[in-house]
Amino acid sequence: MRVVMKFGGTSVGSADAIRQVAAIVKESRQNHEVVVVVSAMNAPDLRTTDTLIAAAHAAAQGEGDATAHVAPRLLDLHMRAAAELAPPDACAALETEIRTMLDYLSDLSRSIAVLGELTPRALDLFSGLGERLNARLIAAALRAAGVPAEAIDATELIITDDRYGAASPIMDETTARSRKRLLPLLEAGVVPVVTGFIGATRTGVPTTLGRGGSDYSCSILGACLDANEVWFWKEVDGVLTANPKVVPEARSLRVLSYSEMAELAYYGANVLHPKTVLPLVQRNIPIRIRNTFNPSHPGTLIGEGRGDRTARAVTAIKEVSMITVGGPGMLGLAGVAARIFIAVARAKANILLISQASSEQSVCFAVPLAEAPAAVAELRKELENEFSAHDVEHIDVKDSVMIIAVVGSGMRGTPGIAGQVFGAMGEAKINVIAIAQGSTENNISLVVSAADGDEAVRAIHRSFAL
Ligand SMILES: Nc1ncnc2c1ncn2[C@@H]1O[C@H](COP(=O)(O)OP(=O)(O)O)[C@@H](O)[C@H]1O
Ligand SMILES: N[C@@H](CC(=O)OP(=O)(O)O)C(=O)O
Repeated sequence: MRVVMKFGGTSVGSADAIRQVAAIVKESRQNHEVVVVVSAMNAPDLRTTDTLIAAAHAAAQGEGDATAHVAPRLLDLHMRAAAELAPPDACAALETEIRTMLDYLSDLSRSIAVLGELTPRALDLFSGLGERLNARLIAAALRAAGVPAEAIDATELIITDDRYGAASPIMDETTARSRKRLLPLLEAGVVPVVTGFIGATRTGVPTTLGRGGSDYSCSILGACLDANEVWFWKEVDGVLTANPKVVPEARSLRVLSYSEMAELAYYGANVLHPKTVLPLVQRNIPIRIRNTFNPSHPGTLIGEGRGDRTARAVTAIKEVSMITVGGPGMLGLAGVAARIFIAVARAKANILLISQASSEQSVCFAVPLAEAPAAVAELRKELENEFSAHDVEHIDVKDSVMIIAVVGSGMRGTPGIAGQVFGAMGEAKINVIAIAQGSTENNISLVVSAADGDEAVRAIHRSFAL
């Protein structure tokens, strides 16, 4: 069986963790063809991607060489791990490669400081470096563990559009490139260790797929290589009924349907990047989510099918703003909803949830907190005439709210779910600001104040005995 497997930043955050990764790959390889996708190292005291992004912004603020403090720490992080995992000659070769890449970053940092401007294109060069460093380290660790392995930058494989920071793959070209480059390696018994998170445009300019995008890289490659299964190795025992950091008693779900996973990911269960499911569902490739640090646990299997319980899991999106547009003249004002949403789209704000009162006197919707100011500015411009005519009287913004979603495909057609959610909120004395049900009826989502968010998740988890 061919398996494309991804190890996230925490799963490769230290020499011990990487030793564990090498053991998993070595064992998997006995029965399967394996392609490995890796994220940047996420050590407890050094989160590589965050650090690189902060350095890029510091450069734009005019700090001559913003990598001066960062580069030695990154070199040290990777070389300390390497020293524990690989022989001295391999470490020396790795150090030369890492130094070259960090020198390039330092040159780039100086150029950004001179220009005083950080373009999304330059930011992608910075933010994607951690994966490049780490793929080389992991490949060296695998070789030292007796597994033939080769580090490969996904800029060679994943061809994307030029939406820097949130690029999308061009699947036919990516398929051709990745098959041409990776299949001969698999045939030769070599494990390709591919950088997650990054790709490149047709003309070879590096891009990134969005924060947390290594999951997506893995599913893109899984689809392109016709993998039999795609595995995601995490620090948790699969997908749990809630974020264990909020609900410590959350339990692991043995199976989930693609649509349940897609909804959970969309509604903030950051166990998987929201775009991950799509390339795989189209080809019906099963997904497993497993624990790097507890590999004997079966984890979660995601595939076709319908859940048999009503609600499966509860999740939350933080840092959300709720925008309400209202006024007496909105009743029957033709096309106003369309104009509202087109204005929000112009502001490039992503609408997470919509709720409209049946009286049509107001429309409210939720967008990410950071995107709210631009959305409101566009709305004010769009509705200028309606404001003058007093058809629209207010655009209210409520910051510091959270969206809570209850997800489960068995909820479809099951009466009383919304009542149970409201009951749980009432019992916990939590005020519900808005409620919406997805058209798939796979979820019910509600908006509560951020201060109540974690308690709302716990109350729903208790109420549905998840
Ligand atoms: N419903 C959920 N099930 C499992 N993990 C969840 C859920 N919601 C949020 N999480 C969080 O997602 C994280 C996923 O694991 P992690 O190893 O950090 O992923 P990666 O490093 O690949 O991004 C966990 O730390 C966990 O706290
Ligand atoms: N390193 C990138 C990509 C990624 O997916 O990382 P992780 O697998 O650790 O979430 C980020 O932090 O966004």
